[in-house]
Amino acid sequence: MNRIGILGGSFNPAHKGHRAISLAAIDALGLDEVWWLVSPGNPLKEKSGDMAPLAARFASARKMARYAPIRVSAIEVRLGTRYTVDTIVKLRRLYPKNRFIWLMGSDNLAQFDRWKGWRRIAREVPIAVAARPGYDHAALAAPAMGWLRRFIRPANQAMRWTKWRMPALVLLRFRLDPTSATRLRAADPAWQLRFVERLGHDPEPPTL
Ligand SMILES: Nc1ncnc2c1ncn2[C@@H]1O[C@H](COP(=O)(O)OP(=O)(O)OP(=O)(O)O)[C@@H](O)[C@H]1O
Ligand SMILES: O=C(O)c1ccc[n+]([C@@H]2O[C@H](COP(=O)([O-])O)[C@@H](O)[C@H]2O)c1
Repeated sequence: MNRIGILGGSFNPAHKGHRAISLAAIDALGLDEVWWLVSPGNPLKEKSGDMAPLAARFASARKMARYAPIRVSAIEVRLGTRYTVDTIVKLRRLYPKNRFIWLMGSDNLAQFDRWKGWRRIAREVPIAVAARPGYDHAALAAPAMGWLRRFIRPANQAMRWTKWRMPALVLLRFRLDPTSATRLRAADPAWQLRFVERLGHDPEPPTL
């Protein structure tokens, strides 16, 4: 049985915050690997005008994940899924011997109630939320917490997550990392050009 954390994201671009929470989650949850699922398109960011092409976001994720037990994948392209609930159902079917836990930052918990089938997601896999600077209050006051709160597990039992009955939610507080892709894009709007060269040599995302 492999214990896998899944961090879905736009990775527009990937940054050290993604790497930091993934490595910390590996320790706190006793994971064998974290899979970064580079999203073909976050359903809630469809109208955002500054989403780089998947290939550039994927290449940035590969670079940021280097030499760590982090597997970068664009499997949602192959699965034909955009919504996390559909991805998770398919991944569980495809990999019945793996145990999955969904990872996200506390900014995403704040808007989790807007995700398609979010209660179903919580019934399919445990959820681990990493604190993010500035989102403590929003996360605790999140509309989804009205329902999820009763399923919170103590962080000091996080290693036992494969034994938990679902729904199960654990709030993890790693060393806070203020990095955000929004800020990186503002500082370097042409970031994706740095990955064009690399893409020429490395065009096809490996599938899981
Ligand atoms: N610094 C961070 N600390 C904790 N979680 C983070 C951090 N950065 C990103 N995450 C989490 O990683 C996942 C993927 O994040 P994403 O690719 O959207 O990066 P982002 O920095 O939040 O991007 P953007 O600023 O464009 O919204 C999300 O669940 C997000 O909450
Ligand atoms: O399924 C949904 O309705 C849904 C709505 C918003 C975000 N998500 C997923 O949440 C993950 C984080 O997205 P992002 O853009 O905040 O990095 C990514 O895997 C998205 O596909 C999923």
